[in-house]
Parts: sequence; C-alpha cells; structure tokens
Amino acid sequence: MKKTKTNTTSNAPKNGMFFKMIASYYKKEWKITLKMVFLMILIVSCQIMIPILTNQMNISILYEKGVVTQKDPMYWGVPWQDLIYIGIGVVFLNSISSFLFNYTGYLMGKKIEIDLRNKCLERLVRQDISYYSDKKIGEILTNVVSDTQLFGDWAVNIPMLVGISFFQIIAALSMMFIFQWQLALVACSTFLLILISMIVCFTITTKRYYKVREVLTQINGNVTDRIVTVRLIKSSGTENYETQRFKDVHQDYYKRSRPVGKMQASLLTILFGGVSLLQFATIISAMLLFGNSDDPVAIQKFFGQTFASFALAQGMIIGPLFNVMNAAFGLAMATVAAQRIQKTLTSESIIEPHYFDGVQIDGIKGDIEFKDIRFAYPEKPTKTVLPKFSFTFKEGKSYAFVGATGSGKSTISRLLLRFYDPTEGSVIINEGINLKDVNLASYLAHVGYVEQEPQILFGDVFENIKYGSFGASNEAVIEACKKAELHDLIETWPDGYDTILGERGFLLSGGQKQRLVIARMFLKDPTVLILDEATSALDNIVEKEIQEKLESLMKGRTTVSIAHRLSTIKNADQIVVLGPDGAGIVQTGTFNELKNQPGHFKNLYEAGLME
Ligand SMILES: Nc1ncnc2c1ncn2[C@@H]1O[C@H](COP(=O)(O)OP(=O)(O)OP(=O)(O)O)[C@@H](O)[C@H]1O
Repeated sequence: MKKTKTNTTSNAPKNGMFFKMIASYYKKEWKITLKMVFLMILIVSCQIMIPILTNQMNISILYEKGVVTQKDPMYWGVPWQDLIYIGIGVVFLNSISSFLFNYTGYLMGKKIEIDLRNKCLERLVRQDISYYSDKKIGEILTNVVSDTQLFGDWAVNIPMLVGISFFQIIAALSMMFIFQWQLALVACSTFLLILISMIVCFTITTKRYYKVREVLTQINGNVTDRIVTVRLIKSSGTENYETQRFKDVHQDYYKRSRPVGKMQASLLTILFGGVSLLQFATIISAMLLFGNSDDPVAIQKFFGQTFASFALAQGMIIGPLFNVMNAAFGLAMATVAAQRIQKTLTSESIIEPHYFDGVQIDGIKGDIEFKDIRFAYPEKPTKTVLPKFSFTFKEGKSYAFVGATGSGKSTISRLLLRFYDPTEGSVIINEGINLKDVNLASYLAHVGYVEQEPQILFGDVFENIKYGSFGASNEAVIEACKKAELHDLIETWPDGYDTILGERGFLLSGGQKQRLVIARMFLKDPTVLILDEATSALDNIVEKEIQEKLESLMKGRTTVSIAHRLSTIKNADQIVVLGPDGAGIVQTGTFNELKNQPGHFKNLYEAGLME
C-alpha cells in the first residue's frame, strides 16, 4: 500500500471516467448485458413494425377495393384484417419486452449502486483517521448515498436511452429511405442539424452544470455540519443567524443555476423548435416534390400508400431526440458522481492495517515498547509533536500522562491505538513484534479505549455493549452492566436492555454514557486499557463514581490514562509528564516523588492545574 495520500483524480470532470466505470460492470455482468441488448433490439423491431404494418394495411385495402390494380412489389399479400391481429401481437410483444428490459435495467442499476456503495463504505471504514480530519460529514454522505444512487440510475439509463435511440434512429431512417428517399434526405439533414445544435448547446452547459453540482454538495456538507452541531445553535440562540446564513449560501447556488437554466431553456427551444422544423420541412418538401410532379401514379402512391407510414416512421426519430437530451443531462450529473466516487475509491490509507494478512496475535503479552519514537502529524509534518524518545509500558502497570494542553498526551494514545504510525521509530509488542506488522484487528481486540466523548451507536443496549465483542451472550452483557453499575438504571427503562439508544446517545446523560462504555470494556476484557480524559467531561460527583468503576476495570491490565485530574493520576504506578510545545517527556515518577521534586509536575500541581 502506498505511504502517501493520493488524490488521483483531477478536478476537471471527465465523461470518459463514467463510461470506463460502467463498462467494467457491463463486462462483469455480461449475461445481463446480452439480455438487455437482445430486448432492446426486440423493442425497436416491434416499434418499426407499426409503420410497416400501416403501410401494408394501406396497400392491402387499396388493392382489395380495386383502387390500385398494379401489385406493389413491397406488398406481402396479407389481408388487412390479418395484419390487425399481427399488429396487436406486435404491440403485446413490445409491451412484454419493454417490461423485461426496464426491469432488468433497474436491477442492473441497483447492482451497480449497491456494489459501488459497499466499495465506498469499505474504503471509508478502512481509511486512516486523518482522512476524516479535513472532510465534512455531509459531503461524505452525499458521496456514499446520493452519488452512488445517481451513478447506479444513470449507469443504466444512459446506455438504455442511447442504445434504444440509436436503434430507433437507424431503423426509422432506413424505413424512411425505403418509403421515400428524397423526403428522407430532407428529414435526415434536419435531424442532424438539430442534433449538432443540441450537442453544441449541451457542451456549453455542461461545465456550468458541474459547478452547480459542486455548490449543491457544499450545501449538503454545510447542512449536515450544522445539524451535527445543533446543540451549539440551540445553546447560542443563533437560529436567525443560521437561517440567514443558509439563505446566503443558496444565493450563490441560485446565481450559478441561472446560466444553466438559460442553456437548458435554449436546449429545449432547439429541441421543440427542431421537432416542428423537422415535421414542417418534410411536409413542405412533400408538397414541393409532389405538387410540382406530373406523375399521377407517383402522387397517388405517395399520398395513398406511403404518407401515413412515412409520418409514423418520422415520428420515431423524434422520441430519440428527447432521449438523447435526457441522457446528456444524466451524463453531466453522473460524471460528477463518478468523479467523486472514484476519488473515494482511490484514496489510500496512510497506514497499512493488514486486515487480511500481517502477524495474527491472540493476546498482548509482555511490555509495550515505544522505541526511538519521533512523531509529527502527517497533516502537519513539519511540527514535531513528540521528539525522539523511548518508553516502556510494563505489563500490568498503570501510567498516567500529564502535561499542558497540546503537549501530546492524546497523541500517545493515538499511537497505541495505531491511529497513526510513528514518524520515526517503532511500537514493539509481544517481545519484538513491530505493531506495524501486526494484523491490526487482532491487536485491537485486546485494547480497550475510553475517551472523553463516549461513542454510542444507534441501537439497543445489547448492541451497544457487544460492539467489538460480537460473540458475547446477553447474560455476559448484563454481568458487565452490573459491574459498571448500570444494570439497575437499565432495569427502570420500560424496554430495559432492548431500549434503543438515540442517535449519538441523546437519551443518556454524560455519566450514563460513560458507564455504558465502561460496561463495554468490562465485557471486552482488554489487556491494555487506554483512558483518554475519560472523566474530564463529568462533574465532580459523577466523576468520583465513574473513577471508582474505572479503577476496578483497570485492575490487572496495562493502563494508560491521559488526565488532568489528580484523582485519576494519584494511584498510577508511574506518572509521565510531557512538556509544552513538543518538548516530549520531561519527568517521570510516582505522584509522591513528583509532587515534591522541582520541575514541571510540581509547577502544574502547585498552579492548581491538577484538580
Ligand atoms: N490531526 C492532527 N493534525 C495536526 N496536528 C494535530 C492533530 N491532532 C493534534 N494535533 C496537534 O498536536 C499537538 C498535540 O495534540 P494532543 O491532542 O496530543 O494534545 P494533548 O496534550 O492531548 O492536549 P489536550 O490536553 O488539550 O487534549 C497539538 O499541538 C495539536 O494541535
């Protein structure tokens, strides 16, 4: 896996990318593709049968009634009454094949949509944490949900519309040339003129259209961002401000949409005007051609036998014009979607988590060693957060990291969780294995993480506590809740353990959420426990209760706590003090050793920064 983030797609939308992506699906699902092509040909064949049958019925009636005595070489000799039955059969066959074609196309679209969405989701969950540092949730959602849906829909609609139109145009023009070649020539030239004007107009529109889509995605991102931070809006009373802000954002959208609207209107004008021109041009040409003709047989043949069928055949090339226009608009949307999907699918994680390979471990045994580690965030590679240092976390001991804000305490936990790899040096586990080489899931199965903002999923209590220990029994969950002193509270809820916890845990208080995470940890029974400011968001009384629970959880495990509170660090086997501004470890010792020793810890302690 590459070690750098890649952004392989340029910002200029490329239609080619859309076609390349759909081609791979049509190739993979070749049986469905063949079925669709067959049905497409069947539909068009049925459609061209209507003008042909009309023409045959005309000839048949004229022949039967003696209006025409000379046998037309094109006449099949089938009586017009039988031709009506054949016509009904053709209409019926057309309907059946149309149903099958659309249904198959719909299923194909869904297959593409689901496959792409799963691939995007897989890519997203496998991304490293820094991937999310510069992205808005709304934009990611737009990409995963609506771009994949849009792509899936157009991945079928565009080939369907273009394919059907192509066959229809070829069939209709051939028939028109057979019926009356001079008029067909006029119709064909007019048709080409309309098509070229539409393509020119669309090419001008398309770039603007991309811009509008971009603004719309930004709006999506913006809206989700504000919904996620709704508590800030509610607590700040900024509803009016937000309402105005959205109006302003939409002004840009409206401004960018206007030229697109103009071009769309022009496109429709060309289309409708073109259709009238097409019809009028052939009628005028027919009048000029036959009005000035001295051949009564030809005149009688045209108006008596061919005109109605010619008009029907000509009608068949009007539908494709609308289809091509639809497909063109779809292509503009689908290209933007394809580009964004591709961007998600080609972004590489900056760490290699060895999901399917790597050293499988069945436990974390022995000490964890930070060997000659230096760390700078990949997002800011020039700023060293932790200068070169080595440190050993002894098995079963507890460590507390303290230091000023920004000194790198949480960074230590991120390195232990392998959110990031060290810029230099290595994390060594199980007596000599580099954490980089380990199958990350097998390592994290033995690591517990409790952070300041507890992560609660939308789901019931069982689901929430079993997360990461999926094989656990309900009894084990109840036992874990008892240990976290959550059981009695859950029992008071009408649905007990089946209570659905609201999205992002809205139903629970801060302390209750933290207890839930602690119960999750009791169930998981990790060897290494990382507590990152686990109690700092709680008030003193709740903090005390939670601290007790955490201490019973910590027993017998290697524990790394990141804390400001004295109560959290007092009993640690070793306190590690980090200096400000990337100074790294400046002191280590027990609480009693450090509090009397002149230095950074004593300063923090005496300044009351350790409550
Ligand atoms: N994703 C990131 N990209 C770039 N810099 C980061 C990132 N995360 C943290 N930093 C920077 O790294 C430094 C250490 O951050 P860290 O979160 O480890 O500090 P901390 O000691 O835990 O602070 P606090 O006590 O405020 O939580 C800070 O200067 C911070 O701005």
